[in-house]
Amino acid sequence: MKAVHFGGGNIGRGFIGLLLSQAGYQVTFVDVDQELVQLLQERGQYTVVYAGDKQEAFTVDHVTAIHGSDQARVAEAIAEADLVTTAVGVNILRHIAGSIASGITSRLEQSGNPLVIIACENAIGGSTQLQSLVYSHLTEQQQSAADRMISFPDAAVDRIVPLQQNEDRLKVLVEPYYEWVVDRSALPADHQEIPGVHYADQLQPYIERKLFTVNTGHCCAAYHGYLHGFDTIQEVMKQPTIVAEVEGAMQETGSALIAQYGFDADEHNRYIQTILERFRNPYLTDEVVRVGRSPIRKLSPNDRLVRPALTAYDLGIETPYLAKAMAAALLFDYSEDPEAEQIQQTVSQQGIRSAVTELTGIEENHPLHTAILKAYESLKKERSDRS
Ligand SMILES: NC(=O)C1=CN([C@@H]2O[C@H](COP(=O)(O)OP(=O)(O)OC[C@H]3O[C@@H](n4cnc5c(N)ncnc54)[C@H](O)[C@@H]3O)[C@@H](O)[C@H]2O)C=CC1
Ligand SMILES: O=P(O)(O)OC[C@H]1O[C@](O)(CO)[C@@H](O)[C@@H]1O
Repeated sequence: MKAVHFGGGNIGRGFIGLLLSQAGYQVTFVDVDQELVQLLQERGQYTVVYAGDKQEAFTVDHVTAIHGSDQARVAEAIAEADLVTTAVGVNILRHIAGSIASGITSRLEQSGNPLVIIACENAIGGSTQLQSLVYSHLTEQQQSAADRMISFPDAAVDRIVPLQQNEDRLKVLVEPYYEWVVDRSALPADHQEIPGVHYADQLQPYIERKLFTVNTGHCCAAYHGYLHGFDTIQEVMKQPTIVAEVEGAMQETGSALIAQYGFDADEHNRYIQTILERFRNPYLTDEVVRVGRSPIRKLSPNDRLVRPALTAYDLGIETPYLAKAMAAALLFDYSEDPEAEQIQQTVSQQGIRSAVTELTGIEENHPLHTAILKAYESLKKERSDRS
C-alpha cells in the first residue's frame, strides 16, 4: 500500500509517517525543505524515539520523498496512492491544494480509483477546508467525478512532538501518547481501516474535546509562561500559579464541553489531569515559543480560545481564565513569530479595544470583550511591575 504524506516535519515523521509505516504503507513525503527531502531519498528510513524512561526506538523504513515544487512527480504519486495525508499547518493547505488537484486530475484520467485524503492539522474541519481549496483548482466536471471517488474525512490528531534537537536531522523524539481520530461517516463503506486509527461516527465531540482541552491548555501554558520569561513548557509546569491558570482554562472549556456533549464530568477531569502530566513530560524539552506559535490563528474565532469561551458564554458559564489567556496571547510579542509581530502592530496602530475585535471577532459590547481588555491591562501592569 502506498501513502503520500505532505509535510515531513515533526508530526509528519514522528506520528503519521510512523503509524502508516507500522500499518504497512510505503510512505512518500512531500516537503519543501530540500535538505529533508534529500536525506529521506538517500536513506529511505529514519528513527522515532519515545520520550520516556525506556527511550524505545522505532525504525520507519520504505520511505522516500519528493520536493513540493516537482508538481508532476507529486501528481503521479497521488495518482498511484492508496491514501493521502497532510501535516503542514492549516494555513499552508492552500499552498498544496494545487498539487493535490493535479494528482486527482491524473488519477481520474488514469485509474479513476477511489482515494481518501486526510488533513492531520490542528483545526476544526481541516479536511473539509482542504477539499474546498482543492476543488477551487478543478472544473465542475472534475468536481462531480471527485465527489464520487475522493473522500476528505475530517480528523483529530494528538501527539506532542516538540522542535527537534537531534544531531541526526531525520530522527524524531515524540511523546509515547497518541490519538488519531477519523470521521467514519465521510468514508466509503469498503475503506480499509488503518490500524491505530480510531474511527468515530461523529467527529465533532472528539475534535472539540481535543482542541479545547489539549491545545487550549497548552497555549495557555505557553502565553503565561512567555509573559513570565520562561523558555520551556517543562519549566512553566513547575510554577503552581501558572498551572492554576492552565487548569482553570481547561476546566472552563471542560464545563462547556460537558454541557454541550454530555461527557462524564469525572472522566473529563481525569482527561484534564492526564494532559497536564503530558505537558510536564520531563523527557521532552518543548519551547514556549513553539507552543505559542501563530497567535493570530490561535486567537481566531473558530480556534482553541475564542470558540470555547463563546460557547461557554452562551451556556451561562463564566470564563475568566480563558479571557486572561487571550490577554496573555495578545502580549506574546516574540519578534521571530510573524503573527506575534502583526498583533503588536495592530495593537499599536488601532489600540487594544479595536484590535481585540479584529483578531477575535468579539464585538466591543460583548462582556467577553470587556473581560479580555481588563485582563490585558492587568497583565501588562504586572509585567511592567516585574521588570
Ligand atoms: N507538533 C505537534 O505536537 C503537533 C502538531 N500538529 C499539527 O500538525 C501540523 C504540522 O505541525 P508540525 O509537524 O509541528 O510542524 P513542522 O513545522 O515540524 O512540519 C511542517 C512541515 O511542512 C513542511 N511544509 C511547509 N510548507 C509546505 C508545502 N508547501 N508543501 C509541503 N510541505 C510543506 C515544512 O517544511 C515542514 O517540514 C500543524 O497543523 C500542527 O498544528 C498536530 C498535533 C501535534
Ligand atoms: O500548530 P499548533 O496548533 O501550535 O500545534 C501544536 C500543538 O499541538 C499539540 O501537539 C497538541 O496536539 C501541542 O504540542 C501543540 O500545542
